[in-house]
Amino acid sequence: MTVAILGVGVMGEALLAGILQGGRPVSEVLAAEKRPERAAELTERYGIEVVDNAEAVKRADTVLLVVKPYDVGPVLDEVAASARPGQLFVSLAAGITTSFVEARLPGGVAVVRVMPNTPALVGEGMAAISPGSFSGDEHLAEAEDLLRSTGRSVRVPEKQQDAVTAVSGSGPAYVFMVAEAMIEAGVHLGLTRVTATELVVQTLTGSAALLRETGEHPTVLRERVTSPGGTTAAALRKLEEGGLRADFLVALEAARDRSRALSSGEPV
Ligand SMILES: NC(=O)C1=CN([C@@H]2O[C@H](COP(=O)(O)OP(=O)(O)OC[C@H]3O[C@@H](n4cnc5c(N)ncnc54)[C@H](O)[C@@H]3O)[C@@H](O)[C@H]2O)C=CC1
Ligand SMILES: O=C(O)[C@@H]1CCC=N1
Repeated sequence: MTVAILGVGVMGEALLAGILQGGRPVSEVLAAEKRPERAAELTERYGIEVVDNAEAVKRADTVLLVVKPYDVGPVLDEVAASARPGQLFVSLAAGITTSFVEARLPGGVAVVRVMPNTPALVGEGMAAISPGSFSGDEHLAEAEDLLRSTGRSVRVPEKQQDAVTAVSGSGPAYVFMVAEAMIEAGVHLGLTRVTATELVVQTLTGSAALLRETGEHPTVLRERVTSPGGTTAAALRKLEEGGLRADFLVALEAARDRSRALSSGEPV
């Protein structure tokens, strides 16, 4: 069973690393990558064979589409003649619908849509997967199998993928922005940048572990930190006054809307 990854940038590499870590031999994985220097880097790092898009599709049973959303149409046009019924195409491009992909491929090609996120690089990814019109349980299972060593996955109806993109696809960026802001605030309070970074990174990591391991609702965990009349209450009051919760609502609606716009081919 050969898997081809078309477009091996940030997300493509996370998948490639995960697939290899999951035990699939490198001889069963092909890459197609437009930038020659990137292709050379991938071969050096993973020993992977890099071929052109059409050859990758010709030789693969399963094809992962990991180019930017606006490159998906041109790449599909380039490979359509090499695709055949029985193949599975898994698209990871934000906003691109399964019907967009299906319309550009021969009938009988199964399409599955996935929204991953970058913690996949360290095996802590969150992916949501949806079937297209011609894909069944075996295709979803195949996609789940490929994603297994990159983290967790859930199945969602495709109409929820724009919301998923706003929550978990883009989500790591919100967390990293919080990390940046807390580090800078620590520096303002007189901590060295090194100390502030250590404090913030471990606080975020520890808080995430606490959420996961206790299974407690975040409200309960937040209340446990917030002593009556104490320091946390003083800080949270400022965040509430700044409109943090409303900001998240507005921000995630903007991400959801941008995902919808990408699906109608709106340019960058
Ligand atoms: N980076 C992220 O956090 C996430 C990205 N995605 C999706 O993953 C896809 C890829 O995103 P990134 O990896 O961040 O972008 P990227 O720009 O790092 O990677 C895209 C790769 O595709 C290559 N490429 C471009 N045109 C090509 C062509 N015609 N043939 C072969 N290779 C080609 C580029 O050289 C590049 O290496 C996007 O559709 C994005 O929506 C989804 C969820 C999260
Ligand atoms: O920003 C983007 O469009 C992609 C999709 C989700 C995360 N990164």
